[in-house]
Formats: sequence, C-alpha cells, structure tokens
Amino acid sequence: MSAKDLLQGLNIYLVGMMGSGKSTTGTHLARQLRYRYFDTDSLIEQVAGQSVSEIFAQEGEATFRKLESQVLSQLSAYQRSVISTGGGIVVDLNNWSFLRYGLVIWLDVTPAVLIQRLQDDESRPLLQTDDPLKTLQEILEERRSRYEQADLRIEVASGDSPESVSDRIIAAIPEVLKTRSTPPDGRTNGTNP
Ligand SMILES: Nc1ncnc2c1ncn2[C@@H]1O[C@H](COP(=O)(O)OP(=O)(O)OP(=O)(O)O)[C@@H](O)[C@H]1O
Ligand SMILES: O=C(O)C1=C[C@@H](O)[C@@H](O)[C@H](O)C1
Ligand SMILES: [Mg+2]
Repeated sequence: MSAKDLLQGLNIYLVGMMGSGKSTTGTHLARQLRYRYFDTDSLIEQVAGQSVSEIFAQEGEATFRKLESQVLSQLSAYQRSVISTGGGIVVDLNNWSFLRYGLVIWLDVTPAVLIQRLQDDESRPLLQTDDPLKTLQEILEERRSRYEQADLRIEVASGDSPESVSDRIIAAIPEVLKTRSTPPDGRTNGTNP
C-alpha cells in the first residue's frame, strides 16, 4: 500500500526552526501526496492583512502567537492536508492538542545550515539581532525538547534538496504509522510535551 493510502487522509504537520524548509518542502510533499497545502504563516498574513514582520513590529509577538493558535485550531477541521507551521508553534503546549490530530514531522537542520539560508533574509523578525547565528542556536536549544515530541525527525544536511527531503518523509511514513496508535475519537495517543 502506498504512503498516501496508509495515511487515510491524516494531516501532516511540518515543524522545525525558521529556515528549516517547512514551506519549501511542504509544497513538494503536498504535490506528491495529492494533498491540500496550507502554511500557517501565510494564513495569518491573510487573516491579519499584514506581513509576519508587520504583525511582530506593530502588534507584538503575543498577538502573532494568538493568531497562530487560532489558525492552527481551524486547520484541524481539515483532512488530506500538508500544513507547514511557523517555527515557534511548538512552544505553546495548547497547540499540541491540535498538532496531534495529524502526523508531526520535525525538519531538523543545524543552525550552521540555517544561517546560510537566512543570512540575507529580513522576513524573520526574531533573527534581526546582532548575531543571528547565536540567536538561532539559543532558540533551538530552548525549543529542542518540543521539536523532539514530533512523530518523526528528519535530519536535513546542507546538500539535501527539498524534493529529497519530501521523498524521505514519504518513505518513512509506513514505519511511523505503525508506532502511532489512534484512540476511538480519531486523535492520537502521543504524549504532549
Ligand atoms: N532543502 C533545502 N535546500 C536548500 N535550500 C532550502 C531547502 N529548503 C529550503 N531552502 C531555502 O531556505 C529558505 C527558507 O526555507 P523555508 O521558507 O521553506 O523555511 P521555513 O521552515 O518555512 O521557515 P519559517 O519558519 O521562517 O517559515 C528559502 O530560501 C528556501 O528556498
Ligand atoms: O521561529 C519562529 O518563532 C518564527 C518562525 C516563522 O515561521 C514565523 O512564524 C515567525 O517569523 C516566527
Ligand atoms: Mg515557512
């Protein structure tokens, strides 16, 4: 049976640090699985009528996080969707009750690779610091235990293309589904962090 058939419509949530490739890989993965594709950052921008950076600057991070949780809760009503999340979605423990509706996949990328991808990118408000590499290292250490709650961890090296990452996710799905139990209400038994 194919990964798509085995999934039976289960959503896939991509989590990981900013720049880990959630949005880029997510579009490939959705295409390969013939799933819908959603990106929580893009949906927040549509709802707010502002960019992520503008929301952080004008409303503050707390407002952004509230919008992020709202968007995530609404997405859990869907099936057959790949959902690329914002890098910080794993921090609020309440968000895990929604992430657990699907299969949670952590794209694990080292800060050294992340910085190569993001160094000229001004669209990540949390990285507008004097030492973005150090900031990435600190944020990763703060969040690592949350990312580790994912059903699957995919280590991504600097030469791995988004297509190859998507292929590896699809190849791993049968094994991950075997170890993931589903109670009668359709939600998973995963232990929240
Ligand atoms: N596997 C890859 N190899 C090389 N470059 C990549 C890869 N995946 C993503 N990139 C590049 O890295 C940058 C960040 O990728 P992307 O926006 O997908 O990250 P993200 O995880 O969605 O970040 P954020 O949490 O900020 O939304 C983009 O310029 C993208 O083209
Ligand atoms: O890691 C983070 O906290 C963030 C990642 C991005 O996806 C955006 O959600 C925003 O820039 C914050
Ligand atoms: Mg993204």
